[in-house]
Amino acid sequence: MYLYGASGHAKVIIDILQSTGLSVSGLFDDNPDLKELCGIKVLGKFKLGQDLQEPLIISIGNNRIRARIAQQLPVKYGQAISKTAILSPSATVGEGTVVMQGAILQAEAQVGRHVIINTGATVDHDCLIGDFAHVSPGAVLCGNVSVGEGTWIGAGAVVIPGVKIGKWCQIGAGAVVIRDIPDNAVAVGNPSKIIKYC
Ligand SMILES: CC(=O)SCCNC(=O)CCNC(=O)[C@H](O)C(C)(C)COP(=O)(O)OP(=O)(O)OC[C@H]1O[C@@H](n2cnc3c(N)ncnc32)[C@H](O)[C@@H]1OP(=O)(O)O
Repeated sequence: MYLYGASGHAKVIIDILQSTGLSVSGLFDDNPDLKELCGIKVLGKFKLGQDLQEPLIISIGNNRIRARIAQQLPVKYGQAISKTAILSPSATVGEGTVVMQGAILQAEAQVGRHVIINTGATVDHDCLIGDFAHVSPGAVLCGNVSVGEGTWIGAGAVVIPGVKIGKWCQIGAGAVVIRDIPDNAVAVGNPSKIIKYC
């Protein structure tokens, strides 16, 4: 596996891949000063058209940057799923997606491409998680929640059953979301209120 982005997020992905017996052959990063991360060689900037022998994961936490890179790079994408995550046999996970330690995906949860399901997050039955979303550590999505493309759910947020959150939203850490949220909204607090649009 190759990674794109020598970030803190990449460190966690390296741990997940190595603990599942997969090796990381190298990291691409635009910063010419970076030479290695967690003992993995930094290979420099990814060149368009470069032929990769192994799949790639974009190891960048920012959803918009991850989306932009994925749209530019027609390569084969891998997944990193921690062996301590619990996935229902009926849950689905798209390419490029990372499911971190202690995360839970319940029955018929559908997780899109290049998503981050972070440490200890729970995604309950029938949830739909759009491409490029991020469910931060400890967030709880109850049953039948839908999260739009590129939306960021903050750490420890709770979304009650059936709520629909639009595209490219930001839900604050610790928020309790009890009503649908429109595209591009930033919502915080308990019960969550929209404070602005991004
Ligand atoms: C492994 C990892 O680390 S994964 C990363 C996990 N990271 C997170 O969960 C962080 C989630 N991010 C947040 O909660 C952020 O505060 C955001 C995205 C909601 C808002 O960020 P910004 O747009 O920079 O908002 P800003 O800091 O200017 O705050 C705007 C207002 O909202 C309030 N606010 C911001 N975040 C929250 C929150 N989580 N809960 C309650 N109020 C909040 C601020 O106090 C401020 O109020 P004021 O105008 O009355 O002073």
